Amino acid sequence: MSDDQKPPPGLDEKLSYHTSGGLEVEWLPPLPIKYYTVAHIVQNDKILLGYKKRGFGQGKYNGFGGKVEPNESSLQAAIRELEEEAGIKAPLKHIGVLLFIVNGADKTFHIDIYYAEEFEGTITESDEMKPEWFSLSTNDKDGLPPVPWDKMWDTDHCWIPLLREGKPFRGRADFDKGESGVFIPRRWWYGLLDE
Ligand SMILES: Nc1ncnc2c1[nH]c(=O)n2[C@H]1C[C@H](O)[C@@H](COP(=O)(O)OP(=O)(O)OP(=O)(O)O)O1
Repeated sequence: MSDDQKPPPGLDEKLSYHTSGGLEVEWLPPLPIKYYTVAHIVQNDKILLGYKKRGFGQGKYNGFGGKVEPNESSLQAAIRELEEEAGIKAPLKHIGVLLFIVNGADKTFHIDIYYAEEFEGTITESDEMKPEWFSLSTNDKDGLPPVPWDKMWDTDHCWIPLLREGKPFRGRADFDKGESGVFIPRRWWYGLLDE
């Protein structure tokens, strides 16, 4: 197996290489893990994302999620955050894990990634997120805008398409923080979970 195909530190499951980048730099050293969630509604060729209005990742489009509180499971947190941030309930399925580290930060984000094809309730803007539908297709027939990759976390394009295909995955993405506060991808690796 070549170096780029070897899973990074922190990913211990049996994985088949999917994609990677930034091989010329080392992985960042390990940091204490904090647990987060992010949830997406994916229906045929469209995906519901939220424009983050405040807090970490402000100004980016992302799935709906946040910290897992001490009294809850990851799935309970994902369901709660989806309802708090988008006003809907959904039968979320776990599909991925992303280890996310920012150079100079004090923690590794362990992000459980969920998706659902159905939801109940009315999609509602919250004080944290403005929900919007985007097309995952290159040949959109519903008049939706394409997924705004340039306004998302930089390596999200590596795994968002796997949600539509229902392919379980694991990944790691290390970022540097530039002078103006922008997050610059440093090294990343994604693999498909062997089933
Ligand atoms: N790289 C990447 N891709 C996709 N999603 C994310 C990342 N990095 C991330 O941090 N995230 C996600 C994971 C979480 O859903 C949010 C960050 O959580 P945050 O909004 O800070 O947590 P809350 O619990 O909602 O925070 P407050 O309510 O305290 O503001 O981004």
